[in-house]
Amino acid sequence: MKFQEITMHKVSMRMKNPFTTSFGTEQDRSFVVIEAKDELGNTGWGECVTSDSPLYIEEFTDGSWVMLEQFLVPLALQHEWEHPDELAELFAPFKRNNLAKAVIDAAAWDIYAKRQGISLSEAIGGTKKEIEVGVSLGIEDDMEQLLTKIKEKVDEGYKRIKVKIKPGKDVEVVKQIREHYPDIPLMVDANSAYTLDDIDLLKQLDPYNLMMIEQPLTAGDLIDHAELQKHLETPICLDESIHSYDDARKAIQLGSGKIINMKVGRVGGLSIMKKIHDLCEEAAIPMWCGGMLESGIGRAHNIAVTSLANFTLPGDTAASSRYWHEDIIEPEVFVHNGILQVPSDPGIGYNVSREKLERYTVQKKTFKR
Ligand SMILES: O=C(O)CCC(=O)C1=CC=C[C@@H](O)[C@@H]1C(=O)O
Ligand SMILES: [Mg+2]
Repeated sequence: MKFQEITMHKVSMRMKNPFTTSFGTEQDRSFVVIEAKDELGNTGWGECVTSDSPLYIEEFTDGSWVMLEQFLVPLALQHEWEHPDELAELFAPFKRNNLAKAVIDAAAWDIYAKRQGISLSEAIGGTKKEIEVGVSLGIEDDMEQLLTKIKEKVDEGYKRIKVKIKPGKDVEVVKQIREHYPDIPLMVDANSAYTLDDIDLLKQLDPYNLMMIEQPLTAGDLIDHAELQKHLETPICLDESIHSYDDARKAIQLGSGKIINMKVGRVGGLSIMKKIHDLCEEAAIPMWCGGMLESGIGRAHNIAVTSLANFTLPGDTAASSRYWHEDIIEPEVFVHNGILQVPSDPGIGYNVSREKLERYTVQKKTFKR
């Protein structure tokens, strides 16, 4: 198998609403879409899940464009491969840049599945035909506004509600949500906004029966997370801390958390995701698939990922309409009562709308073998 041609599209889309976390607010999203063709004319798609600024992670859209343009795409075009796992090995000498590596891996897996006439879910070993979906809500200035959004999402049937927290917008916010919704599956995500000095504060979340607290401390800090977990009843879920199989292995060994939020981009692709999945399954660490405010292309990959057996908790893969006035795939991703059907068509199982992709593309470059 080989890539015959790879086109990089820099796509720029505006979300319906701004999304605020402890590290900032985002509404306009630019990201790189990879369109790869094999020697038989099959097309594989991937979405590089960067943001415009390196706030969640060190990678950012223009940086990843350069990484792809100068290193990863030319290298991928030089090689032949039997299985997409080989791309992770090919890219391994380059340090980090996982989001950029993962987008080529994503397109390779899509092609690999299409060549066999099977869905991406089946190709990566997924077994579920439908998946449960949760929704992630940003920080709001106004509590009433947050409660209104929660009501809307609960009424739509989403299977869990995640709210972002930061210092000053934490215990009181959770308390008020619980006053209105004592029983909904609820979790919080701090995006690294706290330190071990906040143990007493974070302990105040324990009475509220949260499913988990996501990434309370700094990304690299597995040791401090392990210390914090000893003091908390609420399970810690790791997001920004997990960039590799070894990170997951060490986190499990140290007891840095009890749950892992898998973002395929963050770990460098589906091949590495699968290894971490199997490790977590063996260690009885439940997982769920995190979102990166993706367009439908990245969302389609996340749906396939969530179909793996150890993704036992609802993920962030909400409907296209939660983010976009119009998505770039057809059909868009629909969620009914918090449930999403895993597509059975070959590859990612959604069509990329050429017309819409062109409309949102601001830069484009094609490489041939
Ligand atoms: O709905 C989604 O796609 C998930 C949104 C979300 O929570 C996140 C998106 C991007 C970066 C982070 O803020 C983040 C997260 O930490 O999980
Ligand atoms: Mg997170």
